[in-house]
Amino acid sequence: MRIAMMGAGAIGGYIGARLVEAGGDVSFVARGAHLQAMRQNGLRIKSPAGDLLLRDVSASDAPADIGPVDLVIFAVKLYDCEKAAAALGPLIAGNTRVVTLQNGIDGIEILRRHVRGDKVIGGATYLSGFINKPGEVVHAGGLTDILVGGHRDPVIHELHALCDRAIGLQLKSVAEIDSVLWEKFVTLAAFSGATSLMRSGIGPILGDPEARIFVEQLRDEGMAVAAAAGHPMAEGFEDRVIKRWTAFPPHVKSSMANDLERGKPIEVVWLSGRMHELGMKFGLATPGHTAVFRALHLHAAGAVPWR
Ligand SMILES: NC(=O)C1=CN([C@@H]2O[C@H](COP(=O)(O)OP(=O)(O)OC[C@H]3O[C@@H](n4cnc5c(N)ncnc54)[C@H](OP(=O)(O)O)[C@@H]3O)[C@@H](O)[C@H]2O)C=CC1
Ligand SMILES: CC(C)(CO)C(=O)C(=O)O
Repeated sequence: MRIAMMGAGAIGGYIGARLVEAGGDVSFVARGAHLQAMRQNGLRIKSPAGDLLLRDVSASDAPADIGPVDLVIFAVKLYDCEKAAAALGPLIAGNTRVVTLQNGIDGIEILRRHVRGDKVIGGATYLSGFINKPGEVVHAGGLTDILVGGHRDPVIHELHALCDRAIGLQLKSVAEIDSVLWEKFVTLAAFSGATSLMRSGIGPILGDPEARIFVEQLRDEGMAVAAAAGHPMAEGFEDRVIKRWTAFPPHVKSSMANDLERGKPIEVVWLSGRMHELGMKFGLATPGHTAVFRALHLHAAGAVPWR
């Protein structure tokens, strides 16, 4: 099976590297300094599950250099989604599947504007990481779950077999992905809103009585929005979220907080911003998410200088 990772960052770089390590035929679509470093020195992974250096990486910024594949794993930030989706053409053949592991609830719809609908499969991952410097991806540790739709799809079946041979990739395919995506959306919007606004890992937030009230408020607002949208959280969700958050090492913060720290654009419009927008639509007050959205909106396109 030929696989292309669209985006070789925290998620695409990490998962792709683990798949190569397991014997997979993986090419990376990357760009800029990260691509240059990958070509010169390889792709380096730092991970509590074991470091890895892939010296000879198949990587290009032109999907046509890679050509048609069986599977595209789509892992670019939501602000890059439309452009990256529009560039997928050369990777797509008759039976190609495109699995998006993006956060939020918008990725599938954006992809379907560019790729035939039945080829697009939703997914979510609780892996955590960031690009530390060009050519180097850090996996922060904690959860390793990757949940994807396409339960009976032969391409997903093959991906499953490859992940089973790989280190630290717990892939599970489900018949119904929407509830998985909404659960991740509610979980992550609270985690990203709190860790970004408070500039802290999740451990200290849960340990501080006032900070904890705020992250739980974000979670509860998300639950109300999801229920109004027709995607109520399943029984036991509140406890499951706390378990997930405490499964990360305490210093771990969201990908949005990592981007904020590095002065990069952030996904706030699709996370707390989307909660705020849906709250308005359904007549639900979301004071926590609205505050996160409005406060961080200033930095949505990248850092604003202090002076
Ligand atoms: N990081 C995490 O812990 C998690 C992230 N996610 C989600 O996964 C998605 C991907 O996030 P993440 O892996 O962190 O993102 P990263 O920013 O780490 O990596 C994305 C990479 O894709 C590159 N890229 C964007 N557009 C293109 C393009 N058209 N051609 C080639 N390369 C391109 C970016 O380049 P450049 O560097 O130049 O911008 C970047 O190197 C997001 O939706 C995120 O919310 C989900 C779970 C956890
Ligand atoms: C929190 C995490 C790592 C998984 O829940 C995530 O999705 C993110 O940081 O974007």
